Amino acid sequence: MSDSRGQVPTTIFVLFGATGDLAARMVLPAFYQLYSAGLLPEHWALVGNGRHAMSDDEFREHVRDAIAEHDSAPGDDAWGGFARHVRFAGDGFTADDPGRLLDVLAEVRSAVGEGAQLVHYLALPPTTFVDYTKALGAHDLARDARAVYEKPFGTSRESFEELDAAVHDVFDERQVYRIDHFLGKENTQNLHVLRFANGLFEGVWNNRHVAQVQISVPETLGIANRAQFYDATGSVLDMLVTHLFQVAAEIADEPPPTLGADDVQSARESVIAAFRPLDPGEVVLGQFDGYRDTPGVADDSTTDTFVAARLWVDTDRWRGVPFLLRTGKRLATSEQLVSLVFRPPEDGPIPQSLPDGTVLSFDLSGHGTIHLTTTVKEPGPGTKLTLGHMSLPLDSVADASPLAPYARLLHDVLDGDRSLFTRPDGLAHVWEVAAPLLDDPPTPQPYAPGSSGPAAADDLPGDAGWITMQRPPA
Ligand SMILES: NC(=O)C1=CN([C@@H]2O[C@H](COP(=O)(O)OP(=O)(O)OC[C@H]3O[C@@H](n4cnc5c(N)ncnc54)[C@H](OP(=O)(O)O)[C@@H]3O)[C@@H](O)[C@H]2O)C=CC1
Ligand SMILES: O=C1O[C@H](COP(=O)(O)O)[C@@H](O)[C@H](O)[C@H]1O
Repeated sequence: MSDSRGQVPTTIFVLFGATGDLAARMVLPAFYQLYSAGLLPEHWALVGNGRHAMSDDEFREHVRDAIAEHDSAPGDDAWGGFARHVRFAGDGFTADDPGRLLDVLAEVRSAVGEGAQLVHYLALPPTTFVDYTKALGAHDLARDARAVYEKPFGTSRESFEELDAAVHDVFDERQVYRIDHFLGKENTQNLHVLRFANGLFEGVWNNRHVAQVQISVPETLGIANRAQFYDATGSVLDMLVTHLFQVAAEIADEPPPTLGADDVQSARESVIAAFRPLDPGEVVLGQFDGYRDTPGVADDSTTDTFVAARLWVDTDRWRGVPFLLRTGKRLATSEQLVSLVFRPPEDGPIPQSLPDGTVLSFDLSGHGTIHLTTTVKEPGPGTKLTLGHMSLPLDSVADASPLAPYARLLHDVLDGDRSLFTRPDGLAHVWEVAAPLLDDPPTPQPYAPGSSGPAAADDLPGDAGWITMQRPPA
Protein backbone atom coordinates (compact mmCIF):
# COMPACT_ATOMS: atom_id res chain seq x y z
CA MET A 1 0.00 0.00 0.00
CA SER A 2 1.48 3.38 -0.99
CA ASP A 3 0.43 6.69 0.44
CA SER A 4 -0.41 9.90 -1.40
CA ARG A 5 3.27 10.91 -1.46
CA GLY A 6 3.82 8.10 -3.95
CA GLN A 7 6.74 5.89 -3.06
CA VAL A 8 6.62 5.57 0.74
CA PRO A 9 4.46 2.62 1.76
CA THR A 10 2.35 2.49 4.89
CA THR A 11 4.80 1.62 7.63
CA ILE A 12 4.69 0.25 11.15
CA PHE A 13 7.83 1.06 13.13
CA VAL A 14 8.61 -1.19 16.07
CA LEU A 15 10.99 0.56 18.44
CA PHE A 16 12.71 -1.94 20.76
CA GLY A 17 14.24 -0.20 23.79
CA ALA A 18 11.64 2.55 23.40
CA THR A 19 12.04 3.88 26.94
CA GLY A 20 15.85 3.90 26.82
CA ASP A 21 18.36 6.73 26.65
CA LEU A 22 19.01 6.67 22.91
CA ALA A 23 15.31 6.49 22.09
CA ALA A 24 14.63 9.53 24.26
CA ARG A 25 17.55 11.62 23.08
CA MET A 26 17.63 10.79 19.39
CA VAL A 27 15.09 8.40 17.93
CA LEU A 28 11.80 9.74 19.30
CA PRO A 29 12.71 13.38 18.50
CA ALA A 30 13.70 12.21 15.00
CA PHE A 31 10.26 10.68 14.44
CA TYR A 32 8.66 13.92 15.52
CA GLN A 33 10.92 15.95 13.23
CA LEU A 34 9.99 13.75 10.28
CA TYR A 35 6.33 14.01 11.17
CA SER A 36 6.52 17.81 11.47
CA ALA A 37 8.36 18.05 8.14
CA GLY A 38 5.69 15.91 6.42
CA LEU A 39 8.24 13.20 5.68
CA LEU A 40 6.40 10.24 7.20
CA PRO A 41 3.93 8.23 5.12
CA GLU A 42 0.29 9.20 5.38
CA HIS A 43 -0.46 5.94 7.17
CA TRP A 44 2.04 4.94 9.82
CA ALA A 45 2.33 3.75 13.39
CA LEU A 46 5.05 3.66 15.99
CA VAL A 47 4.90 0.74 18.43
CA GLY A 48 7.25 1.04 21.41
CA ASN A 49 8.48 -2.15 23.04
CA GLY A 50 9.97 -2.80 26.48
CA ARG A 51 10.20 -5.47 29.11
CA HIS A 52 7.67 -3.95 31.46
CA ALA A 53 3.97 -3.16 31.05
CA MET A 54 2.95 0.40 30.17
CA SER A 55 -0.30 1.78 28.79
CA ASP A 56 -0.39 3.55 25.44
CA ASP A 57 -1.12 6.83 27.22
CA GLU A 58 1.77 6.42 29.64
CA PHE A 59 4.10 5.77 26.72
CA ARG A 60 2.73 8.78 24.83
CA GLU A 61 3.46 10.96 27.85
CA HIS A 62 6.99 9.54 27.97
CA VAL A 63 7.44 10.31 24.26
CA ARG A 64 6.14 13.85 24.64
CA ASP A 65 8.45 14.52 27.61
CA ALA A 66 11.43 13.10 25.72
CA ILE A 67 10.76 15.29 22.69
CA ALA A 68 10.28 18.35 24.89
CA GLU A 69 13.52 17.67 26.76
CA HIS A 70 15.72 16.79 23.82
CA ASP A 71 14.22 18.85 21.00
CA SER A 72 11.41 21.35 21.60
CA ALA A 73 8.03 21.02 23.29
CA PRO A 74 5.35 19.96 20.76
CA GLY A 75 2.30 22.25 20.49
CA ASP A 76 -1.02 20.69 21.53
CA ASP A 77 -2.49 20.38 18.02
CA ALA A 78 0.60 18.94 16.42
CA TRP A 79 1.07 16.61 19.37
CA GLY A 80 -2.47 15.31 19.10
CA GLY A 81 -1.90 14.45 15.43
CA PHE A 82 1.34 12.63 16.24
CA ALA A 83 0.22 10.85 19.41
CA ARG A 84 -2.62 8.99 17.76
CA HIS A 85 -0.03 7.01 15.74
CA VAL A 86 1.79 5.86 18.89
CA ARG A 87 1.22 2.56 20.76
CA PHE A 88 3.10 0.51 23.35
CA ALA A 89 3.59 -3.26 23.52
CA GLY A 90 5.15 -4.32 26.81
CA ASP A 91 6.12 -7.53 28.62
CA GLY A 92 9.33 -8.05 26.63
CA PHE A 93 9.99 -9.90 23.40
CA THR A 94 11.87 -13.20 23.22
CA ALA A 95 11.82 -16.17 20.87
CA ASP A 96 9.77 -18.08 23.48
CA ASP A 97 7.48 -15.27 24.52
CA PRO A 98 6.52 -12.35 22.28
CA GLY A 99 4.92 -10.44 25.17
CA ARG A 100 2.22 -8.06 23.89
CA LEU A 101 3.91 -7.32 20.57
CA LEU A 102 2.06 -9.72 18.24
CA ASP A 103 -1.33 -8.71 19.65
CA VAL A 104 -0.60 -4.99 19.36
CA LEU A 105 0.75 -5.44 15.83
CA ALA A 106 -2.43 -7.26 14.82
CA GLU A 107 -4.51 -4.33 16.11
CA VAL A 108 -2.30 -1.77 14.41
CA ARG A 109 -2.34 -3.67 11.11
CA SER A 110 -6.10 -3.75 11.09
CA ALA A 111 -6.08 0.03 11.63
CA VAL A 112 -3.45 1.04 9.04
CA GLY A 113 -3.72 -1.78 6.51
CA GLU A 114 -2.65 -5.43 6.38
CA GLY A 115 0.03 -4.80 3.74
CA ALA A 116 1.97 -2.36 5.92
CA GLN A 117 5.75 -2.66 5.84
CA LEU A 118 7.48 -3.37 9.16
CA VAL A 119 10.58 -1.45 10.23
CA HIS A 120 12.22 -2.78 13.39
CA TYR A 121 14.55 -0.41 15.22
CA LEU A 122 16.80 -2.11 17.80
CA ALA A 123 17.63 0.76 20.20
CA LEU A 124 18.90 -1.85 22.67
CA PRO A 125 22.15 -2.72 24.41
CA PRO A 126 24.32 -4.42 21.77
CA THR A 127 24.56 -7.58 23.91
CA THR A 128 20.86 -8.22 23.19
CA PHE A 129 20.96 -7.87 19.38
CA VAL A 130 21.38 -11.60 18.69
CA ASP A 131 18.45 -12.65 20.91
CA TYR A 132 16.10 -10.01 19.53
CA THR A 133 17.10 -10.94 15.97
CA LYS A 134 16.31 -14.59 16.65
CA ALA A 135 13.00 -13.59 18.21
CA LEU A 136 12.05 -11.59 15.09
CA GLY A 137 12.70 -14.68 13.01
CA ALA A 138 10.87 -16.99 15.43
CA HIS A 139 7.71 -14.84 15.34
CA ASP A 140 7.78 -14.35 11.57
CA LEU A 141 8.33 -10.61 11.84
CA ALA A 142 11.38 -10.55 9.56
CA ARG A 143 9.75 -11.38 6.24
CA ASP A 144 9.78 -8.28 3.94
CA ALA A 145 10.70 -6.13 6.97
CA ARG A 146 13.61 -3.74 7.43
CA ALA A 147 15.76 -3.89 10.55
CA VAL A 148 17.76 -1.00 11.93
CA TYR A 149 20.67 -1.93 14.23
CA GLU A 150 22.23 0.60 16.55
CA LYS A 151 25.96 0.77 16.91
CA PRO A 152 28.19 -0.94 17.87
CA PHE A 153 27.38 -3.86 15.58
CA GLY A 154 29.51 -6.25 17.63
CA THR A 155 31.99 -5.32 20.34
CA SER A 156 34.81 -7.64 19.24
CA ARG A 157 35.68 -9.62 16.14
CA GLU A 158 34.02 -12.72 17.62
CA SER A 159 30.81 -10.98 18.67
CA PHE A 160 30.65 -9.21 15.28
CA GLU A 161 30.87 -12.57 13.49
CA GLU A 162 28.25 -14.14 15.76
CA LEU A 163 25.87 -11.22 15.25
CA ASP A 164 26.47 -11.09 11.52
CA ALA A 165 25.63 -14.79 11.22
CA ALA A 166 22.49 -14.42 13.36
CA VAL A 167 21.31 -11.43 11.32
CA HIS A 168 21.86 -13.19 8.01
CA ASP A 169 20.01 -16.26 9.29
CA VAL A 170 16.91 -14.10 9.55
CA PHE A 171 17.38 -11.19 7.15
CA ASP A 172 18.71 -10.73 3.67
CA GLU A 173 21.52 -8.11 3.70
CA ARG A 174 19.31 -5.65 1.78
CA GLN A 175 16.85 -5.60 4.68
CA VAL A 176 19.54 -4.52 7.16
CA TYR A 177 20.39 -0.92 8.13
CA ARG A 178 23.36 -0.59 10.51
CA ILE A 179 23.41 2.89 11.98
CA ASP A 180 26.48 5.03 12.34
CA HIS A 181 24.91 8.40 12.94
CA PHE A 182 28.06 10.33 12.02
CA LEU A 183 27.33 9.28 8.42
CA GLY A 184 23.92 10.95 8.74
CA LYS A 185 25.36 14.34 9.65
CA GLU A 186 24.78 17.02 7.01
CA ASN A 187 28.43 17.94 6.75
CA THR A 188 29.70 14.36 6.56
CA GLN A 189 27.69 14.12 3.36
CA ASN A 190 29.41 17.28 2.14
CA LEU A 191 32.75 15.48 2.24
CA HIS A 192 31.52 13.78 -0.94
CA VAL A 193 29.60 16.58 -2.48
CA LEU A 194 32.23 19.28 -2.02
CA ARG A 195 34.88 16.93 -3.36
CA PHE A 196 33.10 15.44 -6.34
CA ALA A 197 31.11 18.48 -7.45
CA ASN A 198 34.04 20.92 -7.43
CA GLY A 199 37.18 20.46 -9.52
CA LEU A 200 38.93 22.80 -7.05
CA PHE A 201 38.76 20.12 -4.39
CA GLU A 202 38.70 16.79 -6.27
CA GLY A 203 42.02 17.64 -7.96
CA VAL A 204 43.84 18.05 -4.65
CA TRP A 205 42.20 15.20 -2.71
CA ASN A 206 45.37 13.07 -2.57
CA ASN A 207 48.84 12.68 -1.07
CA ARG A 208 50.50 15.06 -3.52
CA HIS A 209 48.55 17.94 -2.00
CA VAL A 210 47.37 16.86 1.44
CA ALA A 211 49.96 16.63 4.22
CA GLN A 212 47.66 15.20 6.87
CA VAL A 213 44.01 14.59 7.70
CA GLN A 214 42.62 15.20 11.17
CA ILE A 215 39.37 13.94 12.63
CA SER A 216 39.07 15.50 16.05
CA VAL A 217 36.02 14.96 18.24
CA PRO A 218 36.76 16.17 21.77
CA GLU A 219 33.75 16.21 24.10
CA THR A 220 33.19 18.16 27.30
CA LEU A 221 30.51 15.72 28.43
CA GLY A 222 31.24 12.84 30.76
CA ILE A 223 29.66 9.41 31.08
CA ALA A 224 27.60 9.83 34.25
CA ASN A 225 24.26 8.54 32.95
CA ARG A 226 25.86 5.74 30.88
CA ALA A 227 28.56 4.52 33.25
CA GLN A 228 27.77 0.83 32.96
CA PHE A 229 27.71 0.88 29.16
CA TYR A 230 30.75 3.12 28.91
CA ASP A 231 32.95 1.26 31.39
CA ALA A 232 32.46 -1.92 29.36
CA THR A 233 33.08 -0.08 26.10
CA GLY A 234 35.61 2.79 26.26
CA SER A 235 36.51 5.39 23.68
CA VAL A 236 38.16 3.02 21.20
CA LEU A 237 35.00 0.95 20.72
CA ASP A 238 32.49 3.74 21.37
CA MET A 239 33.96 6.26 18.93
CA LEU A 240 37.25 5.35 17.22
CA VAL A 241 36.45 2.12 15.37
CA THR A 242 32.89 3.26 14.70
CA HIS A 243 32.28 6.93 13.93
CA LEU A 244 35.85 8.07 13.36
CA PHE A 245 36.73 5.13 11.09
CA GLN A 246 33.58 5.66 9.01
CA VAL A 247 34.34 9.36 8.60
CA ALA A 248 37.95 8.49 7.68
CA ALA A 249 36.57 6.11 5.04
CA GLU A 250 34.33 8.88 3.67
CA ILE A 251 37.44 11.00 3.10
CA ALA A 252 39.71 8.22 1.87
CA ASP A 253 37.47 6.43 -0.58
CA GLU A 254 37.93 6.34 -4.33
CA PRO A 255 35.34 8.17 -6.44
CA PRO A 256 32.28 5.93 -6.77
CA PRO A 257 31.01 5.59 -10.35
CA THR A 258 27.76 7.31 -9.32
CA LEU A 259 26.32 8.81 -6.15
CA GLY A 260 23.78 5.96 -6.13
CA ALA A 261 23.30 4.24 -2.78
CA ASP A 262 25.15 1.01 -3.62
CA ASP A 263 28.11 2.80 -5.19
CA VAL A 264 28.53 5.25 -2.30
CA GLN A 265 28.25 2.49 0.28
CA SER A 266 30.67 0.25 -1.65
CA ALA A 267 33.29 2.97 -2.06
CA ARG A 268 33.27 3.80 1.65
CA GLU A 269 33.15 0.27 3.01
CA SER A 270 35.76 -1.14 0.62
CA VAL A 271 38.48 1.43 1.43
CA ILE A 272 38.49 0.20 5.04
CA ALA A 273 40.29 -2.88 3.67
CA ALA A 274 43.22 -0.55 2.93
CA PHE A 275 43.43 0.85 6.47
CA ARG A 276 46.70 -0.43 7.92
CA PRO A 277 46.24 -2.34 11.22
CA LEU A 278 46.79 0.15 14.04
CA ASP A 279 50.22 0.17 15.64
CA PRO A 280 49.71 0.51 19.43
CA GLY A 281 52.92 2.60 19.41
CA GLU A 282 51.02 5.21 17.39
CA VAL A 283 48.06 5.30 19.77
CA VAL A 284 47.67 7.26 23.00
CA LEU A 285 44.95 6.22 25.43
CA GLY A 286 43.83 8.29 28.39
CA GLN A 287 41.50 8.18 31.37
CA PHE A 288 40.30 11.36 33.05
CA ASP A 289 41.10 11.89 36.72
CA GLY A 290 38.07 11.00 38.84
CA TYR A 291 36.63 8.59 36.25
CA ARG A 292 36.84 5.67 38.72
CA ASP A 293 34.76 7.62 41.27
CA THR A 294 31.80 7.66 38.87
CA PRO A 295 28.95 5.49 40.23
CA GLY A 296 28.81 2.36 38.09
CA VAL A 297 32.53 2.42 37.22
CA ALA A 298 34.86 -0.20 38.72
CA ASP A 299 37.37 1.13 41.29
CA ASP A 300 40.26 -0.34 39.30
CA SER A 301 38.85 0.33 35.84
CA THR A 302 41.41 0.68 33.04
CA THR A 303 38.79 1.78 30.52
CA ASP A 304 40.00 4.44 28.11
CA THR A 305 38.02 7.68 28.04
CA PHE A 306 40.39 9.23 25.48
CA VAL A 307 42.07 7.96 22.35
CA ALA A 308 44.32 9.59 19.80
CA ALA A 309 45.64 7.47 16.94
CA ARG A 310 47.66 7.76 13.78
CA LEU A 311 46.02 5.74 11.02
CA TRP A 312 47.56 5.02 7.62
CA VAL A 313 45.57 4.33 4.47
CA ASP A 314 47.59 2.17 2.10
CA THR A 315 46.17 3.27 -1.23
CA ASP A 316 48.00 5.08 -4.03
CA ARG A 317 45.90 8.14 -3.23
CA TRP A 318 46.78 8.34 0.47
CA ARG A 319 50.04 6.44 0.99
CA GLY A 320 52.24 8.44 3.38
CA VAL A 321 49.49 10.75 4.66
CA PRO A 322 48.71 10.32 8.37
CA PHE A 323 45.06 10.31 9.34
CA LEU A 324 45.04 11.63 12.91
CA LEU A 325 42.01 10.64 14.91
CA ARG A 326 41.19 11.94 18.37
CA THR A 327 38.25 11.83 20.75
CA GLY A 328 37.64 11.79 24.49
CA LYS A 329 35.34 12.64 27.37
CA ARG A 330 35.57 15.53 29.87
CA LEU A 331 37.89 17.53 27.63
CA ALA A 332 38.20 21.31 27.38
CA THR A 333 35.97 21.73 24.32
CA SER A 334 33.29 19.95 22.32
CA GLU A 335 34.05 19.90 18.61
CA GLN A 336 33.61 17.61 15.63
CA LEU A 337 36.21 18.84 13.21
CA VAL A 338 37.47 17.08 10.09
CA SER A 339 40.44 18.91 8.55
CA LEU A 340 42.57 18.44 5.46
CA VAL A 341 45.90 20.20 5.96
CA PHE A 342 47.38 21.03 2.56
CA ARG A 343 51.06 21.13 1.64
CA PRO A 344 52.46 24.51 0.62
CA PRO A 345 53.43 24.80 -3.08
CA GLU A 346 56.77 23.08 -3.73
CA ASP A 347 58.13 25.91 -5.84
CA GLY A 348 56.95 29.19 -7.29
CA PRO A 349 57.39 32.85 -6.54
CA ILE A 350 56.47 32.66 -2.83
CA PRO A 351 59.15 30.46 -1.30
CA GLN A 352 58.16 30.97 2.31
CA SER A 353 54.48 30.09 2.28
CA LEU A 354 53.21 29.69 5.79
CA PRO A 355 53.26 26.10 7.04
CA ASP A 356 49.72 24.72 7.24
CA GLY A 357 48.62 27.81 5.36
CA THR A 358 45.73 26.05 3.65
CA VAL A 359 43.34 24.02 5.78
CA LEU A 360 39.89 22.87 4.72
CA SER A 361 37.76 21.95 7.74
CA PHE A 362 34.32 20.42 8.05
CA ASP A 363 32.64 21.09 11.37
CA LEU A 364 30.23 18.15 11.67
CA SER A 365 28.39 19.46 14.72
CA GLY A 366 24.90 20.94 14.50
CA HIS A 367 23.90 21.67 10.92
CA GLY A 368 27.55 21.85 9.92
CA THR A 369 29.95 24.55 8.77
CA ILE A 370 32.68 24.44 6.15
CA HIS A 371 35.79 26.47 7.00
CA LEU A 372 38.69 27.35 4.73
CA THR A 373 41.89 28.87 6.05
CA THR A 374 44.23 30.22 3.38
CA THR A 375 47.40 32.21 3.18
CA VAL A 376 46.67 35.78 2.08
CA LYS A 377 48.52 39.05 1.87
CA GLU A 378 48.17 41.08 4.99
CA PRO A 379 46.43 44.25 3.76
CA GLY A 380 48.81 47.19 3.78
CA PRO A 381 52.15 48.12 2.31
CA GLY A 382 54.58 45.40 1.26
CA THR A 383 53.85 41.69 0.82
CA LYS A 384 53.56 40.23 4.25
CA LEU A 385 51.78 36.87 4.38
CA THR A 386 49.16 36.05 6.94
CA LEU A 387 46.21 33.66 7.34
CA GLY A 388 42.61 34.45 6.44
CA HIS A 389 39.51 32.41 7.32
CA MET A 390 36.25 31.81 5.47
CA SER A 391 33.22 30.06 6.94
CA LEU A 392 30.08 28.67 5.32
CA PRO A 393 27.38 27.62 7.80
CA LEU A 394 25.29 25.09 5.89
CA ASP A 395 22.01 26.37 7.31
CA SER A 396 22.72 29.68 5.57
CA VAL A 397 22.63 28.01 2.15
CA ALA A 398 19.55 29.05 0.13
CA ASP A 399 16.48 26.88 0.78
CA ALA A 400 18.31 24.93 3.49
CA SER A 401 16.07 22.68 5.58
CA PRO A 402 18.65 20.53 7.35
CA LEU A 403 17.69 17.27 9.01
CA ALA A 404 19.21 16.01 12.26
CA PRO A 405 21.25 12.82 11.63
CA TYR A 406 18.72 10.40 13.10
CA ALA A 407 15.86 12.00 11.17
CA ARG A 408 17.89 11.79 7.97
CA LEU A 409 18.80 8.14 8.57
CA LEU A 410 15.25 7.12 9.49
CA HIS A 411 14.07 8.82 6.32
CA ASP A 412 16.61 6.83 4.32
CA VAL A 413 15.34 3.60 5.91
CA LEU A 414 11.85 4.52 4.73
CA ASP A 415 13.22 5.25 1.26
CA GLY A 416 15.19 1.99 1.20
CA ASP A 417 18.43 3.97 0.67
CA ARG A 418 21.38 2.19 2.35
CA SER A 419 24.14 4.57 1.24
CA LEU A 420 24.68 6.01 4.74
CA PHE A 421 24.65 2.66 6.55
CA THR A 422 27.56 0.33 7.20
CA ARG A 423 28.16 -3.05 5.57
CA PRO A 424 29.54 -6.29 7.05
CA ASP A 425 32.56 -6.47 4.73
CA GLY A 426 33.67 -3.02 5.95
CA LEU A 427 32.98 -3.94 9.57
CA ALA A 428 34.97 -7.18 9.24
CA HIS A 429 37.96 -5.10 8.11
CA VAL A 430 37.42 -2.69 11.03
CA TRP A 431 38.12 -5.54 13.44
CA GLU A 432 41.29 -6.49 11.54
CA VAL A 433 42.51 -2.89 11.72
CA ALA A 434 41.66 -2.63 15.41
CA ALA A 435 43.07 -6.05 16.41
CA PRO A 436 46.67 -5.04 17.30
CA LEU A 437 45.36 -2.24 19.53
CA LEU A 438 42.67 -4.36 21.18
CA ASP A 439 45.13 -7.23 21.73
CA ASP A 440 47.89 -5.04 23.17
CA PRO A 441 46.51 -1.67 24.28
CA PRO A 442 48.84 0.94 25.75
CA THR A 443 48.16 1.85 29.38
CA PRO A 444 45.70 4.75 29.56
CA GLN A 445 47.44 7.91 30.76
CA PRO A 446 45.69 10.11 33.30
CA TYR A 447 44.48 13.56 32.26
CA ALA A 448 42.78 16.38 34.07
CA PRO A 449 39.09 17.00 33.32
CA GLY A 450 38.83 20.18 31.27
CA SER A 451 42.25 19.64 29.67
CA SER A 452 43.06 18.61 26.11
CA GLY A 453 43.90 15.04 27.16
CA PRO A 454 47.26 13.34 27.79
CA ALA A 455 50.21 15.46 26.66
CA ALA A 456 51.61 12.55 24.63
CA ALA A 457 48.70 12.88 22.21
CA ASP A 458 49.98 16.31 21.18
CA ASP A 459 53.02 14.73 19.55
CA LEU A 460 50.96 12.76 17.02
CA PRO A 461 50.09 15.60 14.61
CA GLY A 462 53.61 17.08 14.58
CA ASP A 463 54.06 20.81 13.95
CA ALA A 464 50.49 21.29 12.75
CA GLY A 465 49.18 20.50 16.26
CA TRP A 466 45.58 19.49 16.72
CA ILE A 467 43.39 21.89 14.79
CA THR A 468 40.51 23.27 16.83
CA MET A 469 38.03 26.05 16.30
CA GLN A 470 39.50 27.76 19.37
CA ARG A 471 42.95 27.52 17.88
CA PRO A 472 42.81 27.65 14.12
CA PRO A 473 45.89 26.45 12.24
CA ALA A 474 49.09 28.33 13.18
N1 LIG B 1 22.62 6.57 24.45
C1 LIG B 1 23.38 7.11 23.51
O1 LIG B 1 23.78 8.27 23.56
C2 LIG B 1 23.77 6.31 22.32
C3 LIG B 1 23.47 4.98 22.25
N2 LIG B 1 23.79 4.27 21.11
C4 LIG B 1 23.42 2.86 21.05
O2 LIG B 1 22.03 2.71 21.18
C5 LIG B 1 21.70 1.49 21.82
C6 LIG B 1 20.83 1.76 23.03
O3 LIG B 1 21.56 2.58 23.91
P1 LIG B 1 20.88 3.23 25.20
O4 LIG B 1 19.51 3.67 24.87
O5 LIG B 1 21.86 4.18 25.73
O6 LIG B 1 20.81 1.97 26.16
P2 LIG B 1 19.89 1.72 27.45
O7 LIG B 1 20.80 1.11 28.46
O8 LIG B 1 19.15 2.95 27.82
O9 LIG B 1 18.93 0.57 26.95
C7 LIG B 1 17.82 0.80 26.09
C8 LIG B 1 16.65 -0.02 26.54
O10 LIG B 1 16.91 -1.38 26.29
C9 LIG B 1 16.21 -2.15 27.25
N3 LIG B 1 17.17 -3.07 27.86
C10 LIG B 1 18.21 -2.79 28.65
N4 LIG B 1 18.89 -3.90 28.99
C11 LIG B 1 18.24 -4.90 28.42
C12 LIG B 1 18.43 -6.30 28.39
N5 LIG B 1 19.44 -6.87 29.03
N6 LIG B 1 17.57 -7.03 27.68
C13 LIG B 1 16.56 -6.47 27.02
N7 LIG B 1 16.33 -5.15 27.01
C14 LIG B 1 17.16 -4.37 27.69
C15 LIG B 1 15.67 -1.24 28.31
O11 LIG B 1 14.28 -1.09 28.14
P3 LIG B 1 13.21 -1.86 29.06
O12 LIG B 1 13.74 -1.82 30.46
O13 LIG B 1 11.96 -1.08 28.85
O14 LIG B 1 13.13 -3.23 28.52
C16 LIG B 1 16.36 0.06 28.02
O15 LIG B 1 15.55 1.17 28.29
C17 LIG B 1 23.05 0.85 22.16
O16 LIG B 1 23.36 -0.07 21.16
C18 LIG B 1 24.02 2.01 22.16
O17 LIG B 1 25.32 1.62 21.85
C19 LIG B 1 24.35 4.85 20.03
C20 LIG B 1 24.68 6.19 20.05
C21 LIG B 1 24.47 7.02 21.20
O1 LIG C 1 27.59 7.37 19.48
C1 LIG C 1 28.01 8.20 20.25
O2 LIG C 1 28.05 9.48 19.84
C2 LIG C 1 28.07 10.54 20.80
C3 LIG C 1 28.42 11.82 20.03
O3 LIG C 1 27.40 12.04 19.12
P1 LIG C 1 26.71 13.44 18.78
O4 LIG C 1 25.26 13.14 18.71
O5 LIG C 1 27.10 14.40 19.86
O6 LIG C 1 27.23 13.80 17.46
C4 LIG C 1 29.04 10.25 21.91
O7 LIG C 1 28.94 11.25 22.89
C5 LIG C 1 28.67 8.91 22.51
O8 LIG C 1 29.61 8.57 23.54
C6 LIG C 1 28.67 7.81 21.48
O9 LIG C 1 28.11 6.63 22.03
